[in-house]
This record gives sequence, structure tokens and C-alpha cells, in this order.
Amino acid sequence: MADLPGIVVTGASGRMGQMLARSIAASDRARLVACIEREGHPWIGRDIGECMGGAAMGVLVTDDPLEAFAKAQGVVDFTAPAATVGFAALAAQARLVHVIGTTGLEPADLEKLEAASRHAVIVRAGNMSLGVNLLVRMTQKIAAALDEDWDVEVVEAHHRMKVDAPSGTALMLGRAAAEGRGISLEDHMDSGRHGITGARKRGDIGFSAIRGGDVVGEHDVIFAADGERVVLRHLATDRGIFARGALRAVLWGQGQKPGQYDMMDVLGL
Ligand SMILES: NC(=O)c1ccc[n+]([C@@H]2O[C@H](COP(=O)([O-])OP(=O)(O)OC[C@H]3O[C@@H](n4cnc5c(N)ncnc54)[C@H](O)[C@@H]3O)[C@@H](O)[C@H]2O)c1
Ligand SMILES: O=C(O)C1=N[C@H](C(=O)O)CCC1
Repeated sequence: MADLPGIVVTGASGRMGQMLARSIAASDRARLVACIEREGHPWIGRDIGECMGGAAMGVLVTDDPLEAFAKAQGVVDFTAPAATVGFAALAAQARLVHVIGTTGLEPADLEKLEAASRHAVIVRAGNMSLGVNLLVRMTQKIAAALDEDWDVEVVEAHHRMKVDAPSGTALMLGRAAAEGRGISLEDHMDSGRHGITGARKRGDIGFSAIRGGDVVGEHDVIFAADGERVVLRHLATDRGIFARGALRAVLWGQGQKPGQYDMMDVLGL
């Protein structure tokens, strides 16, 4: 048991944090060694299992990443951009594998992750599920086969508490379509239409976001031409799919060379 990689979960009280803590504690391939929450959080100092309303797991929630990282080989981080950038610097110092599920990262955040990845392994993906990563590959292939007579639209739906848009997954899918077409997403992205927008610009990749209720995550990639449409769809109904991918990623990262990786690397897609 002590030989299994020790894993820290950040943002442990969150929707994903709780799912991750349960999944890692139940795994026979990893050990849950610490849980982190932000300073002042009511769960600090308490057992994570009891905080989640179950039996004690013998793992305390702390607000001290240095103390937590000292006993670990990996950290799984689904929090918020500012928190993730801070954890990346500390994980790199401790040479931990840092699996990042956090979305909404800005270019300045990505530069800091790049710096951290010179010293340690980072695996980052806007969606860690097998199904979405397959959809990314399919989107890339279909976009490569179709010309600009086919308009590409990415439509996503998430729960009412989601703070970023377009979703990390939608951006992965849009980027895959752009790569398939050999264009840059940044130059062809059309997001958040409103008012007199004018006709759709040929070659643009459109994004629409729905927010409501408890939707775990739904994504459509629509290829629309005159007289026909191809629609690729992924429906997430259980956050366990993201936790499974994250656990696979943190195990895969053990022993890899420092650098930035994604779920395509982990899944071999
Ligand atoms: N990549 C994927 O597969 C995937 C899947 C689901 C969610 N996500 C992303 O994961 C992130 C979290 O999603 P969620 O629904 O769990 O959100 P959430 O708001 O339920 O949880 C986030 C948690 O992070 C904690 N946190 C924030 N700052 C912190 C800090 N400085 N130190 C410690 N903890 C801190 C918060 O207190 C909260 O408990 C979002 O960016 C979301 O888009 C990614
Ligand atoms: O619940 C969320 O937030 C999700 N975020 C990821 C995204 O932004 O795509 C993955 C799906 C769930």
C-alpha cells in the first residue's frame, strides 16, 4: 500500500474535488494522502470522509499545500485559474505530477504553467473523459474532410454554477476543427453573438453556451451545409468520467519526462 503513489486533491469540497477524493480513496492503484481547500474554508482540519457526510477516511483537509505536497507523488487539481497557477509552481518545486482539469485559464496563466512544466510533469485537458477525447479526434478528422461550405458550430450546455464560457471542452472541440482545416482558432472564433451580427462569416467556427440546472456537460459539434448537417454529440451524465480520466493521467505521468501533456498522450489517441 505504501508503494502506491500518494495523491493530493485540491479544491476538495468542490463538485469535482469530492468526486476525485472518493475515486482516489477507492482506488487500488493510488493512495489519497491529503486534501486541500482554500484558507478559511470550514472543512480545514477535518477528515474529508466526514466532511462529505460519510465514514472517516483518515485524510485531513488542509490549507497548506507545502505540507500536503511533501507526502505526495501527484496532485489532481480542479479548482480555479489563480489557484491552479499557484499550485503549479509548488508542484514543480516538489517534482509532483500535476494533473490540471481547471478551465478558463488565460494566456498569462498558460505561460506560468509552461514555466512550471520545465521542472515537472503537467497533464492538462479541458475534459478528461475518454468519450470527449475521442470526439476531439473525430472532429479533427471530419473537419479535415469537409471544406468551408460546411459551417462549424460548437454548442455546449452546463449547470448553472459554471463560471467560464465557452467551456474548456468546447474550446478543445473548436481547436480540433480548426486544426483539421489548417487554420488558427483565434483568427476564426465567433463566440457570443448578439444583435445585428451580419451574416455568418465563411470559415468561422461558432460557439454557443447554455447554462442551467444541474447539467453535467453536453457538447454538440455541428457541421452544417446546404441541405444536410452532421452532428457529433457527447453527453456527460456523471462526473465520475472526469475523475477516472484524471486518476489515469496522474498514474500515467509517474516517470514521464518534465513537460506539458494532454489526455491524447495519456489515452494514446
Ligand atoms: N477537465 C475536466 O475534465 C473537467 C471536468 C469538470 C470540471 N472541470 C473544471 O474544474 C474546475 C472546478 O469545477 P467544479 O465544478 O468542481 O467547481 P467547484 O466550484 O465546485 O469547486 C472548485 C473548488 O476549488 C476550491 N478552490 C478555489 N480556490 C482555491 C484555492 N486557492 N485553494 C484551494 N481550493 C480552492 C473552491 O473552494 C471549490 O471547493 C472548473 O474550472 C471546471 O470547469 C474540468
Ligand atoms: O462542470 C464543469 O465546469 C465542466 N467543465 C469542463 C469544461 O469546461 O469543459 C468539463 C465539463 C464539466
